[in-house]
Amino acid sequence: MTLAATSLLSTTLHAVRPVDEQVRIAAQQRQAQLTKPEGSLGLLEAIGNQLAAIHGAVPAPVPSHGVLGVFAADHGVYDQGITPWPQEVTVQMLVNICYGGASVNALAPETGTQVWPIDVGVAAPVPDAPGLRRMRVRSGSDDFTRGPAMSRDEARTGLEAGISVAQEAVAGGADILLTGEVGLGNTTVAAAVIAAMTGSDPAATTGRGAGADEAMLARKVDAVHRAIAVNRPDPADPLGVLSQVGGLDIAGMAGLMIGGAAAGVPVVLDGVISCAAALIAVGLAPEVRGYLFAGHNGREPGIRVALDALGLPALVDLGLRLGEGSGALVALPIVRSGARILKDMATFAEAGVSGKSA
Ligand SMILES: Cc1cc2ncn([C@H]3O[C@H](COP(=O)(O)O)[C@@H](O)[C@H]3O)c2cc1C
Ligand SMILES: O=C(O)c1cccnc1
Repeated sequence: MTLAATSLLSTTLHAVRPVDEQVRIAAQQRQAQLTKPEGSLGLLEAIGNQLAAIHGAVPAPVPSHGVLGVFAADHGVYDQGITPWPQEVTVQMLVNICYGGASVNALAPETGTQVWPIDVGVAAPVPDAPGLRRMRVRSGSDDFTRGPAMSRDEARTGLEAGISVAQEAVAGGADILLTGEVGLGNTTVAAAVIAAMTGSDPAATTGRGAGADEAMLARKVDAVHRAIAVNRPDPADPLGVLSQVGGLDIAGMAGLMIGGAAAGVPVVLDGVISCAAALIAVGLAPEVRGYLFAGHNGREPGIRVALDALGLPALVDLGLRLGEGSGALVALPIVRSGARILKDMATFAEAGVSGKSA
């Protein structure tokens, strides 16, 4: 990989420390002393142990200041007829989020999470709106069925936009970050990134997104095949994959993950577009994986393919197929529950509860 030695991306990638495996073992040992049969709280125990390994101490504090970064971008592959919605919905939904009318605005108060809407690569002008962050790298990407979606430099700048958002959030007190996006056509882009990074068949990574019918699904799969045939992405070069068959929403989310990990802060993933971004982030710095929680498994088949490759269990499965960060937001209380178990339960000795007799 050729990155300027002093770029924000390269310094942040180098700053990511592996989570502390000794602390994870100490957390496991504490779980065994708490007043429950060992392992009886399943994934909640693993979550608490993971948070402790991230934090570097047992127990970890309960994450209570969340920031959801919603990265908005448009995609040149839109022209291939791969979504039933007009492209202007990207701007309209971004503005809707700014004014508080989207799914994420309805869900965020449940955990007191802040929603940060970010234009990282929308095609059309975006009117002024409350809370909008303007970080546009370029106005939409190129059609990746004809050549690369963007240059490597633009992909790096998109990653750095996400890193900056993570840094600003953490400096403002965020102790957990969540990923989200809007961008019409981005389930096709995610399918291409997941196919490129995992070597999977595009038919296994491509889904119906925001409502494709059978014929449109076939066009999506065909577009992903052509993207890979034309660009020949190399999974050993994640920045190359991102620039060839990715998008700026994915770049921003991958940057948020890298920036969060470098700051020692956990990151909760949303749906298929977040999962594609996670493959890029972990491809660039494998240690990032230890900071990630897979919020949910939803309807898009690429989620399962990506999470299997990452080795991350999904926390919930509610049959969601929306994105924006909706799945990350509904998973956050579960992450917090895992932290509370390790922090707040009494041990057998403290509570005077007898241990196992056989
Ligand atoms: C009204 C509306 C709100 C959305 N919020 C998120 N998405 C989701 O659907 C889009 C991706 O699906 P596809 O690849 O099929 O275009 C993205 O904007 C994603 O965030 C929405 C889509 C629509 C139509
Ligand atoms: O899984 C997702 O995140 C998703 C599904 C459909 C449309 N947009 C996003």
